[in-house]
Amino acid sequence: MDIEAINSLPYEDFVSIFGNVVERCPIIAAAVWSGRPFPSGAAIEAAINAFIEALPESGKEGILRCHPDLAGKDLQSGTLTPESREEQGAAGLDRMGAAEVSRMTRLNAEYKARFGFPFVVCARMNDRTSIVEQLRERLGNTQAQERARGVEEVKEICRLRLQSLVHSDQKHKL
Ligand SMILES: NC(=O)N[C@H]1NC(=O)NC1=O
Repeated sequence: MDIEAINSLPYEDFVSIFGNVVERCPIIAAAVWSGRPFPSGAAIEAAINAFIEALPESGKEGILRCHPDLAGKDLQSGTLTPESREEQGAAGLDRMGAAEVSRMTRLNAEYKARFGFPFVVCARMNDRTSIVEQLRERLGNTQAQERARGVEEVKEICRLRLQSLVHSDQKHKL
């Protein structure tokens, strides 16, 4: 979809198309619609990032809490959003053996117990080995560091999701 077509969308359609660029947070698409017309896809991304940054810390944690675990229950039961399903599949998380799944489940649970929100990483920029490594490493951080890091990962996930929705005639996709 090109930027002109996007700018002419009524908010219902905008939310239905962009409502999951931040996982299970359609309120973000509903909010940034007010900022139309967008000069480019990059401007949509900037508006989303500004919205996220303006949230109180509890709001940022709330966004993290809307994310499904990597290789978690939703993947096993087929209840992931299509975007998350594709990302987790791209990182090979749907092809793990039982031992690997249970190690991941244990680390995810440990992370959640320590920080109060789930471990979030951009799966498309990783594979299952690097995800487990980062999970281990990041468990050693403080809560504030992890809140900030998780939000940066959400922005990266969002950037890639937007890229597959916004096309333009210009050289740069976004
Ligand atoms: N927990 C977590 O990081 N989940 C997300 N990461 C990603 O790339 N897609 C997701 O759903």
